[in-house]
Amino acid sequence: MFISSLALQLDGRLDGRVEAPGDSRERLLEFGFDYCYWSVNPEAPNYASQEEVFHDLGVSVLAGAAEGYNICLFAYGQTGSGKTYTMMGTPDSTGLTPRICQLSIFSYFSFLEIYNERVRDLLRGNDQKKPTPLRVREHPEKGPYVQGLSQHVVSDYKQAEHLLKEGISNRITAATHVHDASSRSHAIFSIQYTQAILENNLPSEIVSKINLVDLAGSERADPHYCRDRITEGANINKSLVTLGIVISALAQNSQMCSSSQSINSMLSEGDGSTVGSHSSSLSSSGRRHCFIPYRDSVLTWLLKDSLGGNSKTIMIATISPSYSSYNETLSTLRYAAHARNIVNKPRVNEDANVRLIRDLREEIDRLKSMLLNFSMRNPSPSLSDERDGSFSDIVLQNEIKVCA
Ligand SMILES: Nc1ncnc2c1ncn2[C@@H]1O[C@H](COP(=O)(O)OP(=O)(O)OP(=O)(O)O)[C@@H](O)[C@H]1O
Repeated sequence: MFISSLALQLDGRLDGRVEAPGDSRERLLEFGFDYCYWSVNPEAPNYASQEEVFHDLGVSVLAGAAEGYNICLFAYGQTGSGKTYTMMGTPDSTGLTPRICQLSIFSYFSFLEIYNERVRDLLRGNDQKKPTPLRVREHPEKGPYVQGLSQHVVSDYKQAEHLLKEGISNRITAATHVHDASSRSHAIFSIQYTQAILENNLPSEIVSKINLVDLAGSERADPHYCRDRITEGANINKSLVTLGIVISALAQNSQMCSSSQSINSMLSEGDGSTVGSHSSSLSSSGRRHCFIPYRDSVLTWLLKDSLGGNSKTIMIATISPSYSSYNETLSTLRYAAHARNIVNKPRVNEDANVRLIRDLREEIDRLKSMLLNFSMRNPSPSLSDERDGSFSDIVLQNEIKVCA
Protein backbone atom coordinates (compact mmCIF):
# COMPACT_ATOMS: atom_id res chain seq x y z
CA MET A 1 0.00 0.00 0.00
CA PHE A 2 1.32 3.41 -0.88
CA ILE A 3 0.01 6.64 0.60
CA SER A 4 1.23 9.94 -0.72
CA SER A 5 0.62 12.60 1.84
CA LEU A 6 -0.27 15.48 -0.34
CA ALA A 7 -3.30 16.66 -2.22
CA LEU A 8 -3.53 19.92 -4.01
CA GLN A 9 -4.13 21.94 -7.06
CA LEU A 10 -1.09 23.43 -8.64
CA ASP A 11 -1.85 26.84 -10.00
CA GLY A 12 0.89 28.36 -12.10
CA ARG A 13 -0.81 31.73 -11.72
CA LEU A 14 -0.18 31.79 -7.97
CA ASP A 15 1.28 35.27 -7.95
CA GLY A 16 -0.36 36.37 -11.18
CA ARG A 17 2.80 36.01 -13.27
CA VAL A 18 2.75 34.04 -16.48
CA GLU A 19 5.66 33.80 -18.84
CA ALA A 20 3.81 34.05 -22.14
CA PRO A 21 0.30 33.60 -23.47
CA GLY A 22 -0.38 29.89 -23.85
CA ASP A 23 2.32 29.02 -21.31
CA SER A 24 1.56 25.72 -19.57
CA ARG A 25 1.65 27.62 -16.27
CA GLU A 26 -1.68 29.21 -17.18
CA ARG A 27 -3.36 25.88 -16.77
CA LEU A 28 -4.72 24.63 -13.49
CA LEU A 29 -3.27 21.17 -12.80
CA GLU A 30 -4.96 18.88 -10.32
CA PHE A 31 -3.33 16.17 -8.24
CA GLY A 32 -5.13 13.97 -5.75
CA PHE A 33 -3.42 12.47 -2.71
CA ASP A 34 -4.47 11.22 0.70
CA TYR A 35 -3.48 14.22 2.76
CA CYS A 36 -2.40 17.75 2.04
CA TYR A 37 -0.61 19.99 4.53
CA TRP A 38 0.07 23.71 4.43
CA SER A 39 2.76 24.69 6.89
CA VAL A 40 4.09 27.97 5.58
CA ASN A 41 2.48 30.37 7.99
CA PRO A 42 1.63 29.33 11.58
CA GLU A 43 -0.96 32.12 11.70
CA ALA A 44 -2.93 30.67 8.76
CA PRO A 45 -6.19 28.93 9.74
CA ASN A 46 -5.23 25.81 7.76
CA TYR A 47 -1.70 25.62 9.20
CA ALA A 48 -0.61 22.00 9.72
CA SER A 49 1.57 21.50 12.78
CA GLN A 50 4.11 18.69 13.23
CA GLU A 51 1.69 17.21 15.73
CA GLU A 52 -1.06 17.02 13.13
CA VAL A 53 1.24 15.32 10.64
CA PHE A 54 2.28 12.83 13.32
CA HIS A 55 -1.34 12.22 14.22
CA ASP A 56 -2.20 11.35 10.60
CA LEU A 57 0.93 9.49 9.51
CA GLY A 58 3.10 8.62 12.53
CA VAL A 59 0.29 6.92 14.41
CA SER A 60 -0.50 4.67 11.44
CA VAL A 61 3.20 3.81 11.14
CA LEU A 62 3.26 2.66 14.77
CA ALA A 63 -0.06 0.83 14.46
CA GLY A 64 1.15 -1.06 11.36
CA ALA A 65 4.38 -2.08 13.07
CA ALA A 66 2.45 -3.28 16.12
CA GLU A 67 0.39 -5.53 13.84
CA GLY A 68 3.61 -7.06 12.48
CA TYR A 69 3.98 -5.25 9.15
CA ASN A 70 7.07 -3.63 7.68
CA ILE A 71 6.50 0.08 7.29
CA CYS A 72 8.40 2.65 5.29
CA LEU A 73 7.92 6.38 5.39
CA PHE A 74 10.04 8.51 3.09
CA ALA A 75 10.23 12.20 2.27
CA TYR A 76 10.95 13.29 -1.28
CA GLY A 77 11.27 16.83 -2.61
CA GLN A 78 13.58 19.52 -3.87
CA THR A 79 16.37 20.92 -1.74
CA GLY A 80 15.12 23.15 1.06
CA SER A 81 11.46 22.14 0.70
CA GLY A 82 11.22 20.67 4.22
CA LYS A 83 12.14 16.96 4.09
CA THR A 84 14.44 17.09 7.11
CA TYR A 85 12.03 19.44 8.87
CA THR A 86 9.25 16.87 8.40
CA MET A 87 11.30 13.77 9.19
CA MET A 88 13.52 15.09 12.00
CA GLY A 89 12.18 18.53 12.89
CA THR A 90 14.04 21.27 14.73
CA PRO A 91 14.74 21.72 18.46
CA ASP A 92 11.50 23.74 18.74
CA SER A 93 9.41 21.65 16.44
CA THR A 94 9.83 17.87 16.78
CA GLY A 95 9.47 15.93 13.54
CA LEU A 96 8.12 12.49 12.76
CA THR A 97 11.22 10.38 13.54
CA PRO A 98 11.76 11.50 17.18
CA ARG A 99 8.01 11.26 17.81
CA ILE A 100 7.95 7.69 16.48
CA CYS A 101 11.11 6.86 18.50
CA GLN A 102 9.46 8.15 21.66
CA LEU A 103 6.90 5.35 21.34
CA SER A 104 9.34 2.69 20.13
CA ILE A 105 11.23 1.60 23.21
CA PHE A 106 12.35 -2.03 23.63
CA SER A 107 13.38 -2.23 19.99
CA TYR A 108 16.54 -2.19 17.88
CA PHE A 109 17.69 1.01 16.19
CA SER A 110 20.07 1.43 13.28
CA PHE A 111 20.93 4.54 11.30
CA LEU A 112 22.78 4.72 8.00
CA GLU A 113 23.44 7.17 5.24
CA ILE A 114 24.04 6.59 1.55
CA TYR A 115 26.64 9.03 0.41
CA ASN A 116 28.16 8.82 -3.07
CA GLU A 117 26.58 5.38 -3.49
CA ARG A 118 28.31 4.10 -0.35
CA VAL A 119 26.63 3.01 2.84
CA ARG A 120 27.92 4.42 6.12
CA ASP A 121 26.92 3.50 9.63
CA LEU A 122 25.95 6.66 11.51
CA LEU A 123 25.97 4.97 14.93
CA ARG A 124 29.49 3.55 15.00
CA GLY A 125 30.71 5.85 17.76
CA ASN A 126 31.76 9.49 17.75
CA ASP A 127 35.48 8.78 17.46
CA GLN A 128 35.10 7.41 13.95
CA LYS A 129 35.60 10.44 11.70
CA LYS A 130 35.44 8.59 8.41
CA PRO A 131 33.39 5.42 8.79
CA THR A 132 34.23 2.52 6.47
CA PRO A 133 31.67 1.87 3.74
CA LEU A 134 29.49 -1.17 4.34
CA ARG A 135 28.37 -3.76 1.81
CA VAL A 136 24.79 -4.34 0.75
CA ARG A 137 23.79 -8.00 0.40
CA GLU A 138 20.59 -9.79 -0.39
CA HIS A 139 19.09 -12.60 1.67
CA PRO A 140 16.87 -14.95 -0.40
CA GLU A 141 13.95 -14.55 2.04
CA LYS A 142 14.63 -11.44 4.08
CA GLY A 143 15.72 -9.32 1.10
CA PRO A 144 18.50 -6.71 0.91
CA TYR A 145 20.39 -5.78 4.07
CA VAL A 146 23.58 -3.97 5.09
CA GLN A 147 26.29 -6.31 6.28
CA GLY A 148 27.88 -5.22 9.56
CA LEU A 149 25.45 -2.37 10.30
CA SER A 150 25.35 -1.76 14.06
CA GLN A 151 22.06 -2.46 15.87
CA HIS A 152 21.32 -0.75 19.19
CA VAL A 153 18.88 -1.97 21.81
CA VAL A 154 16.80 0.86 23.18
CA SER A 155 14.98 0.57 26.47
CA ASP A 156 14.01 4.18 27.18
CA TYR A 157 13.44 7.41 25.30
CA LYS A 158 16.65 9.03 26.57
CA GLN A 159 18.68 6.32 24.84
CA ALA A 160 16.59 6.69 21.68
CA GLU A 161 17.05 10.46 21.66
CA HIS A 162 20.78 10.08 22.24
CA LEU A 163 21.19 7.68 19.30
CA LEU A 164 19.13 9.87 17.02
CA LYS A 165 21.21 12.95 17.91
CA GLU A 166 24.44 11.02 17.47
CA GLY A 167 23.39 9.79 14.02
CA ILE A 168 22.23 13.22 12.87
CA SER A 169 25.47 14.84 14.03
CA ASN A 170 27.54 12.15 12.30
CA ARG A 171 25.58 12.72 9.14
CA ILE A 172 26.20 16.43 9.29
CA THR A 173 29.91 15.93 10.13
CA ALA A 174 30.33 13.64 7.15
CA ALA A 175 28.75 16.20 4.93
CA THR A 176 30.72 19.11 6.44
CA HIS A 177 33.85 17.21 5.58
CA VAL A 178 33.02 17.88 1.96
CA HIS A 179 31.75 21.42 2.58
CA ASP A 180 28.02 20.92 2.55
CA ALA A 181 25.03 20.19 4.72
CA SER A 182 23.04 17.00 5.29
CA SER A 183 21.24 17.32 1.99
CA ARG A 184 24.10 15.50 0.26
CA SER A 185 23.18 12.06 1.59
CA HIS A 186 20.12 9.83 1.91
CA ALA A 187 19.52 8.82 5.53
CA ILE A 188 17.65 5.68 6.61
CA PHE A 189 16.70 5.34 10.26
CA SER A 190 15.39 1.84 11.08
CA ILE A 191 13.52 0.51 14.08
CA GLN A 192 13.07 -3.24 14.45
CA TYR A 193 10.49 -4.69 16.81
CA THR A 194 10.23 -8.29 17.93
CA GLN A 195 6.99 -9.32 19.62
CA ALA A 196 6.75 -12.62 21.47
CA ILE A 197 3.31 -14.20 21.02
CA LEU A 198 1.59 -17.49 21.69
CA GLU A 199 -0.11 -19.00 18.66
CA ASN A 200 -1.86 -22.38 18.75
CA ASN A 201 -0.17 -22.89 22.10
CA LEU A 202 3.23 -22.49 20.43
CA PRO A 203 5.63 -19.67 21.36
CA SER A 204 6.21 -17.53 18.29
CA GLU A 205 7.69 -14.20 17.19
CA ILE A 206 6.45 -11.40 14.98
CA VAL A 207 9.20 -9.17 13.65
CA SER A 208 8.43 -5.82 12.05
CA LYS A 209 10.62 -3.04 10.75
CA ILE A 210 10.05 0.69 10.32
CA ASN A 211 12.24 2.53 7.80
CA LEU A 212 12.22 6.31 8.10
CA VAL A 213 13.94 7.82 5.09
CA ASP A 214 15.12 11.39 4.61
CA LEU A 215 16.22 11.60 0.98
CA ALA A 216 18.79 14.02 -0.34
CA GLY A 217 17.32 16.96 -2.22
CA SER A 218 16.91 16.83 -5.97
CA GLU A 219 18.88 19.58 -7.68
CA ARG A 220 20.77 20.33 -10.86
CA ALA A 221 24.57 20.18 -10.77
CA ASP A 222 26.14 23.61 -11.06
CA PRO A 223 29.28 23.53 -13.24
CA HIS A 224 30.88 26.12 -10.90
CA TYR A 225 30.81 23.68 -7.99
CA CYS A 226 34.04 22.00 -6.94
CA ARG A 227 34.63 18.44 -8.17
CA ASP A 228 33.47 16.79 -4.93
CA ARG A 229 30.19 18.66 -5.13
CA ILE A 230 29.64 17.69 -8.74
CA THR A 231 30.33 14.01 -7.95
CA GLU A 232 27.89 14.15 -5.01
CA GLY A 233 25.26 15.85 -7.16
CA ALA A 234 25.69 13.25 -9.90
CA ASN A 235 25.31 10.40 -7.39
CA ILE A 236 22.27 11.98 -5.75
CA ASN A 237 20.70 12.48 -9.16
CA LYS A 238 21.58 8.94 -10.21
CA SER A 239 19.82 7.44 -7.20
CA LEU A 240 16.82 9.77 -7.47
CA VAL A 241 16.51 9.09 -11.20
CA THR A 242 16.66 5.34 -10.48
CA LEU A 243 14.07 5.83 -7.74
CA GLY A 244 11.85 7.57 -10.32
CA ILE A 245 12.32 4.75 -12.83
CA VAL A 246 11.59 2.11 -10.17
CA ILE A 247 8.46 3.96 -9.01
CA SER A 248 7.18 4.36 -12.60
CA ALA A 249 7.84 0.71 -13.46
CA LEU A 250 6.16 -0.52 -10.27
CA ALA A 251 3.18 1.76 -10.87
CA GLN A 252 2.89 0.45 -14.44
CA ASN A 253 3.05 -3.18 -13.25
CA SER A 254 0.47 -2.53 -10.53
CA GLN A 255 -1.90 -0.95 -13.06
CA MET A 256 -1.38 -3.85 -15.48
CA CYS A 257 -2.09 -6.26 -12.65
CA SER A 258 -5.27 -4.50 -11.57
CA SER A 259 -6.57 -4.24 -15.16
CA SER A 260 -5.83 -7.94 -15.77
CA GLN A 261 -7.57 -8.75 -12.47
CA SER A 262 -10.69 -6.89 -13.58
CA ILE A 263 -10.60 -8.56 -17.03
CA ASN A 264 -10.23 -11.93 -15.33
CA SER A 265 -13.11 -11.28 -12.98
CA MET A 266 -15.30 -10.14 -15.89
CA LEU A 267 -14.41 -13.28 -17.85
CA SER A 268 -14.92 -15.61 -14.92
CA GLU A 269 -18.24 -13.94 -14.11
CA GLY A 270 -19.22 -14.39 -17.76
CA ASP A 271 -18.49 -18.06 -18.37
CA GLY A 272 -17.55 -19.37 -14.96
CA SER A 273 -13.97 -20.15 -15.99
CA THR A 274 -10.78 -18.76 -14.45
CA VAL A 275 -8.23 -17.26 -16.76
CA GLY A 276 -4.47 -17.10 -16.32
CA SER A 277 -2.45 -16.55 -13.23
CA HIS A 278 -1.31 -13.23 -11.71
CA SER A 279 2.11 -14.64 -11.00
CA SER A 280 2.76 -14.79 -14.73
CA SER A 281 5.09 -12.14 -16.11
CA LEU A 282 2.60 -11.55 -18.91
CA SER A 283 -0.53 -9.55 -18.23
CA SER A 284 -3.81 -10.69 -19.73
CA SER A 285 -3.44 -7.94 -22.33
CA GLY A 286 -0.32 -9.80 -23.47
CA ARG A 287 2.03 -7.04 -22.25
CA ARG A 288 5.12 -8.10 -20.39
CA HIS A 289 5.63 -6.78 -16.86
CA CYS A 290 8.42 -4.20 -16.62
CA PHE A 291 11.76 -5.20 -15.20
CA ILE A 292 12.40 -3.26 -11.97
CA PRO A 293 16.03 -2.02 -11.86
CA TYR A 294 16.33 -2.01 -8.05
CA ARG A 295 20.06 -2.73 -8.16
CA ASP A 296 20.89 0.30 -10.29
CA SER A 297 21.35 2.35 -7.12
CA VAL A 298 22.09 1.51 -3.49
CA LEU A 299 19.04 3.49 -2.38
CA THR A 300 16.54 1.54 -4.49
CA TRP A 301 18.25 -1.75 -3.70
CA LEU A 302 18.00 -1.16 0.05
CA LEU A 303 14.41 0.05 -0.27
CA LYS A 304 13.42 -2.83 -2.58
CA ASP A 305 10.86 -4.29 -0.18
CA SER A 306 9.60 -0.90 0.90
CA LEU A 307 8.99 0.17 -2.68
CA GLY A 308 7.52 -2.91 -4.28
CA GLY A 309 7.16 -5.72 -1.82
CA ASN A 310 6.42 -6.62 1.74
CA SER A 311 5.80 -3.19 3.23
CA LYS A 312 3.18 -0.56 3.89
CA THR A 313 4.75 2.56 2.47
CA ILE A 314 3.99 6.23 2.87
CA MET A 315 5.58 8.82 0.62
CA ILE A 316 5.66 12.42 1.79
CA ALA A 317 6.18 14.83 -1.09
CA THR A 318 7.48 18.19 0.11
CA ILE A 319 7.12 21.23 -2.13
CA SER A 320 7.97 24.88 -1.92
CA PRO A 321 5.25 27.53 -2.26
CA SER A 322 7.58 29.70 -4.32
CA TYR A 323 6.76 30.54 -7.95
CA SER A 324 10.40 30.08 -8.89
CA SER A 325 10.14 26.41 -7.84
CA TYR A 326 7.30 25.70 -10.29
CA ASN A 327 9.18 23.11 -12.37
CA GLU A 328 10.60 21.27 -9.36
CA THR A 329 7.17 21.29 -7.71
CA LEU A 330 5.52 19.87 -10.80
CA SER A 331 8.15 17.15 -11.05
CA THR A 332 7.73 16.23 -7.35
CA LEU A 333 3.95 16.04 -7.73
CA ARG A 334 4.24 13.80 -10.80
CA TYR A 335 6.68 11.57 -8.91
CA ALA A 336 4.23 11.27 -6.02
CA ALA A 337 1.26 10.70 -8.33
CA HIS A 338 3.10 7.76 -9.91
CA ALA A 339 4.03 6.37 -6.49
CA ARG A 340 0.40 6.41 -5.45
CA ASN A 341 -0.43 3.84 -8.14
CA ILE A 342 1.90 1.23 -6.65
CA VAL A 343 0.17 -1.64 -4.89
CA ASN A 344 2.44 -3.43 -2.41
CA LYS A 345 1.83 -6.81 -0.81
CA PRO A 346 2.44 -6.34 2.90
CA ARG A 347 2.14 -9.38 5.15
CA VAL A 348 2.58 -10.02 8.85
CA ASN A 349 6.16 -11.23 9.45
CA GLU A 350 5.48 -14.24 11.60
CA ASP A 351 7.82 -17.09 12.53
CA ALA A 352 8.31 -19.40 9.49
CA ASN A 353 8.02 -22.59 11.58
CA VAL A 354 4.78 -21.48 13.20
CA ARG A 355 3.40 -20.56 9.77
CA LEU A 356 4.39 -24.01 8.44
CA ILE A 357 2.72 -25.78 11.37
CA ARG A 358 -0.46 -23.73 10.88
CA ASP A 359 -0.48 -24.51 7.13
CA LEU A 360 0.03 -28.22 7.82
CA ARG A 361 -2.76 -28.24 10.42
CA GLU A 362 -5.07 -26.55 7.93
CA GLU A 363 -4.13 -29.16 5.35
CA ILE A 364 -4.82 -31.98 7.81
CA ASP A 365 -8.30 -30.55 8.46
CA ARG A 366 -8.92 -30.18 4.73
CA LEU A 367 -7.80 -33.75 3.99
CA LYS A 368 -9.82 -35.12 6.90
CA SER A 369 -12.97 -33.47 5.60
CA MET A 370 -12.23 -34.72 2.05
CA LEU A 371 -11.76 -38.20 3.47
CA LEU A 372 -15.07 -37.97 5.31
CA ASN A 373 -16.91 -36.69 2.23
CA PHE A 374 -15.37 -39.36 0.08
CA SER A 375 -16.32 -42.18 2.48
CA MET A 376 -19.89 -40.87 2.70
CA ARG A 377 -20.25 -40.70 -1.08
CA ASN A 378 -18.56 -44.10 -1.68
CA PRO A 379 -19.74 -46.54 0.95
CA SER A 380 -18.40 -49.57 -1.00
CA PRO A 381 -15.27 -50.70 0.85
CA SER A 382 -13.65 -52.22 -2.26
CA LEU A 383 -13.82 -48.93 -4.24
CA SER A 384 -12.87 -46.49 -1.51
CA ASP A 385 -10.27 -48.50 0.38
CA GLU A 386 -7.37 -47.69 -1.92
CA ARG A 387 -8.04 -43.89 -2.05
CA ASP A 388 -8.88 -43.78 1.66
CA GLY A 389 -5.50 -45.34 2.23
CA SER A 390 -3.64 -42.65 0.27
CA PHE A 391 -5.56 -39.78 1.98
CA SER A 392 -4.94 -41.36 5.36
CA ASP A 393 -1.25 -41.63 4.51
CA ILE A 394 -1.04 -37.89 3.68
CA VAL A 395 -2.93 -37.01 6.88
CA LEU A 396 -0.60 -39.24 8.88
CA GLN A 397 2.51 -37.76 7.24
CA ASN A 398 1.33 -34.21 8.02
CA GLU A 399 0.57 -35.12 11.60
CA ILE A 400 4.08 -36.56 11.95
CA LYS A 401 5.55 -33.31 10.51
CA VAL A 402 3.51 -31.18 12.95
CA CYS A 403 4.63 -33.27 15.92
CA ALA A 404 8.30 -33.34 14.80
N1 LIG B 1 7.14 23.89 7.38
C1 LIG B 1 8.21 24.52 7.84
N2 LIG B 1 8.11 25.36 8.88
C2 LIG B 1 9.20 25.97 9.37
N3 LIG B 1 10.44 25.85 8.87
C3 LIG B 1 10.58 25.03 7.84
C4 LIG B 1 9.49 24.31 7.27
N4 LIG B 1 9.97 23.57 6.24
C5 LIG B 1 11.27 23.81 6.18
N5 LIG B 1 11.65 24.69 7.12
C6 LIG B 1 13.00 25.21 7.34
O1 LIG B 1 13.57 25.45 6.05
C7 LIG B 1 14.94 25.03 6.01
C8 LIG B 1 15.13 23.97 4.95
O2 LIG B 1 14.34 22.86 5.30
P1 LIG B 1 14.90 21.37 5.30
O3 LIG B 1 16.29 21.32 5.78
O4 LIG B 1 13.90 20.53 6.00
O5 LIG B 1 14.88 21.08 3.74
P2 LIG B 1 15.25 19.74 3.00
O6 LIG B 1 14.18 19.47 2.02
O7 LIG B 1 15.58 18.67 3.95
O8 LIG B 1 16.55 20.21 2.22
P3 LIG B 1 17.81 19.32 1.78
O9 LIG B 1 17.35 18.51 0.62
O10 LIG B 1 18.83 20.34 1.39
O11 LIG B 1 18.21 18.49 2.96
C9 LIG B 1 15.28 24.55 7.41
O12 LIG B 1 15.85 25.60 8.14
C10 LIG B 1 13.93 24.18 8.00
O13 LIG B 1 13.91 24.25 9.39
